[in-house]
Amino acid sequence: MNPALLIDEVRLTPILIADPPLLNTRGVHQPYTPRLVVEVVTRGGTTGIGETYGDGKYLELAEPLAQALVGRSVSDLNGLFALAEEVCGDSRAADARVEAGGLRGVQTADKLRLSVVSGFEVAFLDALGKSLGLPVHALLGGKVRDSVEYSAYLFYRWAAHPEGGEQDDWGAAVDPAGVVAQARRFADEYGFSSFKLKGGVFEPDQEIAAIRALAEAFPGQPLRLDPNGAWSVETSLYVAEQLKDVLEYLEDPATGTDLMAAVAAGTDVPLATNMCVTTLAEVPEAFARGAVQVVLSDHHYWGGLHRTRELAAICRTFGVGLSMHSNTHLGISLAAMTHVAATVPNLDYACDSHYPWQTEDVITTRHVFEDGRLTVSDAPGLGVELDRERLAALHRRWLADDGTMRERDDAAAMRKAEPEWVTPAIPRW
Ligand SMILES: O=C([O-])C(=O)C[C@H](O)[C@@H](O)C(=O)[O-]
Ligand SMILES: [Mg+2]
Repeated sequence: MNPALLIDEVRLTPILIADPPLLNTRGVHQPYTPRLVVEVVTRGGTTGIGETYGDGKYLELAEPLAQALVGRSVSDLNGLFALAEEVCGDSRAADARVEAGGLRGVQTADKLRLSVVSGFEVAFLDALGKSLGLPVHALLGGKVRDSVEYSAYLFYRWAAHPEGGEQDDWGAAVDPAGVVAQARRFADEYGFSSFKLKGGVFEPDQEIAAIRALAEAFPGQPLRLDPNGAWSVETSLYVAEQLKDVLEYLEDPATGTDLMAAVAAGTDVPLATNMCVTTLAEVPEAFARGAVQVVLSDHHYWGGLHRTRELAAICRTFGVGLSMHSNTHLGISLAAMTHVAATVPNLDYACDSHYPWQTEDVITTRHVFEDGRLTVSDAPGLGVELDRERLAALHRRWLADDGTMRERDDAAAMRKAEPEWVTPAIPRW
């Protein structure tokens, strides 16, 4: 064992980052959203960084894990997962506490824990790569492409949050013309040539009109629509029929394997998911029933970069496509996403990323998309550096918060504009 790789210290820094008023079927994003930055310092003096969700339930699990890691090696990735099972509590006991649903599918205790461990796994890989002088993609077996393609992530949105927050200059997008204008700016400034619209916000016919307007403005370019499971089978089939000539895939039109299988049986439009299949336990039934044709990986809740590659192998085996999901994230995670995406031969689709919506970051040099792509870094580790002043400022914002922003709650944010709002029952349409 190389003593330089042993962990001397683990630092956890919860932060609040600005988030625009992006709409989804459950409500609207809050002005600030929590993230957790993980730093792992080795005896050799190297610091590895990672990033994951920052709500209280993740912090609760991250703290004991951080303490237990001192003296472990950053090369011991399998040990990290085993240790997390030991110190993050009894999974089955915790399962009773966790709710189902949300925008990212079921929420089991295992998935919560994997979401936490992913931030540590990335920090381990960053530290290991820096110590060995190797980029993270080399630690995953090596890149199979030099750049990774991303898709423009279009949202219906308001110009500003009702309760204030940081301002941006995107303006409102609440109709087809607004969506096309947003897409045009994504294409001009970032070079994206594939587009995903977050749906489930307006009546399905309005969202069909928005996709039609996009198809007219960007002929032949890949388009996706994702209502986060808000539709019935009937509505899903209606939308699929209306848009079958222009959709690359329809993402989670309905909720759960039964309904997704029923939709898949009635249309040739491929169905993608980051809600129906988000754990290994959900794979066998969904694949056997043909409920999904594309799975969206996400190294956060699938449990890190190595496990993302395991998911890719499973998809490859069953002839199911692979794409990548994104939740509000910063440049550390985007670096990790790009490294792992670069190593997966069957990542057949442009990856999602919220990054253009995030005006704040904790890295010294922001990622720059060119022609909708990010170049894969060959620098040691992730290839990004922590900006400690920014990190400290965003942590001060977290400390100053009275607790309202520390837990993501899109329905609570919506109530600032519509006091009677409750999370809509599914199916909404
Ligand atoms: O289904 C998806 O693609 C997501 O869950 C991505 C994000 O969480 C998105 O829906 C959001 O942030 O509103
Ligand atoms: Mg989705």
